[in-house]
Amino acid sequence: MGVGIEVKDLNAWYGSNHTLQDINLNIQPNEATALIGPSGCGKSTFVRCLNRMHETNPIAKVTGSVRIGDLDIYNDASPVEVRRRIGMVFQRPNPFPTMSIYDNVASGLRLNGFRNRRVLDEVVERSLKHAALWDEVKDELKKKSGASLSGGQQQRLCIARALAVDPEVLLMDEPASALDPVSTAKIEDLIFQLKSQYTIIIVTHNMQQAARVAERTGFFLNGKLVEFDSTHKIFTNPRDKRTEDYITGRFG
Ligand SMILES: Nc1ncnc2c1ncn2[C@@H]1O[C@H](COP(=O)(O)OP(=O)(O)OP(=O)(O)O)[C@@H](O)[C@H]1O
Repeated sequence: MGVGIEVKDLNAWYGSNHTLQDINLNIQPNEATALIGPSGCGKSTFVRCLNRMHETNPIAKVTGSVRIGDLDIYNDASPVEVRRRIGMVFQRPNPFPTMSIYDNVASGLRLNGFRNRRVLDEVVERSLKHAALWDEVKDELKKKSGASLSGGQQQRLCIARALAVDPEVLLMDEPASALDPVSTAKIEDLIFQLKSQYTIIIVTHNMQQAARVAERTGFFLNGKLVEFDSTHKIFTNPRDKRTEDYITGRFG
């Protein structure tokens, strides 16, 4: 099941660049939350703080607290544990190119020491079904490489790979921006289905996409969270003039 996320006084830096400033928000379990805002406003940095990827950059720093369910991710858990519970999918599909479809999906489990063939077979099948890719690849699981799939299939493979280790949260950083409209629609359908089991955060430049898939939306500007509310409210009657200017296309 998905879990809620509570972010308190989150600040992040790259060197002296104070990239995120005093971010506070609560993300609801089993919903999709969209993050929008102009290029460079800090959306990707924010999601990278949620699975402790930000700190992998040597010049990066982060302060504040993030609770994912019961877990205080900066105090109670190792980065490895955090990244198991919080899966991530990136803008460009990044399957391991030389691995088969099967091995791509099984890779996280194998890293965690799982070797039992029957268990791996089950998890691979279930994950590919959840990612709506099973029917397209089931006959060539071990013959075809991840890289031989289409871009949209590769992205669903990356989603299956993320789901295989049984996360509670799925972070998606512009997951459809490199895809054609048909593949984009498949990813959006998938987000709808996945919400029942996972909490989803999606960074998107596409405001129609935010409106279609997300219950709540946050608008970032210059490292600050300007407004966070139901998606309907953000797109029909935002509280802040800057949100209104952005969603009506006056800047960004
Ligand atoms: N690896 C990095 N090293 C140094 N500065 C970085 C790095 N990544 C991002 N930044 C800076 O942090 C700020 C926020 O960038 P971030 O990528 O989080 O924004 P974004 O809203 O996701 O942008 P986009 O929509 O273009 O992806 C920008 O000023 C950017 O230049």
